[in-house]
Amino acid sequence: MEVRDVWHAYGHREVLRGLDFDLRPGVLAGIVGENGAGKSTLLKILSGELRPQRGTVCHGCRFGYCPQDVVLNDVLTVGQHLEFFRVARGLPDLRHAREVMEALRLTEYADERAGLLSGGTRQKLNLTLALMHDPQVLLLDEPYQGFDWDTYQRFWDLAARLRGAGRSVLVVSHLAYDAERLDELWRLQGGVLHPATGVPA
Ligand SMILES: Nc1ncnc2c1ncn2[C@@H]1O[C@H](COP(=O)(O)OP(=O)(O)OP(=O)(O)O)[C@@H](O)[C@H]1O
Repeated sequence: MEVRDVWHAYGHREVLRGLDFDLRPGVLAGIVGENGAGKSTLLKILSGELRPQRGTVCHGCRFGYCPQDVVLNDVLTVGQHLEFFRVARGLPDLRHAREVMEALRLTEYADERAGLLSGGTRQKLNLTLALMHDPQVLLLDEPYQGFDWDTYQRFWDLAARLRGAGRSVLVVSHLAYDAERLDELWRLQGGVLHPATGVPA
């Protein structure tokens, strides 16, 4: 993924100011920044949900986007969500989704309605839906919000496994306690990215 000279403003509020970024295959990268720094705006632009006012984003491959806000239908079960997205994505089966569910310990909730799940379990489903088509580039906005410690560790194990399989993983968060797990860490500040170290934003 190649991001060049991306600018974006909401009215007079300039959020991104000529941002450049490369995400190479097999790299686990993190972007941190204070609340309101523009992290979600950047991910929306990278995923194509938002068009930048200037600049380009090139990714000639399949990507998965896990947005910060969980978008689920409360009356559908976990299994029904998977089937809905399987058909929408034209996947022959749920093989990869099952691997992700197993890794995150979501399998036992297959028959639960999304509206009855805890916040962390809803986030596991959100993440599974973003990863179920085995994307080459993963764009994850605060992917571990609501996770307990064990699930948090499992998330990082999964991210490392995907990186090992040659996937590019971008994790965006206001926390960067786990810098040692990342190949690259960037801080979004003043609308551009700066190399960062593992301290809280
Ligand atoms: N749709 C919008 N209309 C107007 N302003 C917006 C909109 N979306 C975001 N903003 C503003 O743009 C700035 C960046 O927001 P963004 O959500 O990208 O930041 P963030 O780094 O993801 O924050 P957080 O860590 O709180 O999620 C903030 O000042 C926010 O209020």
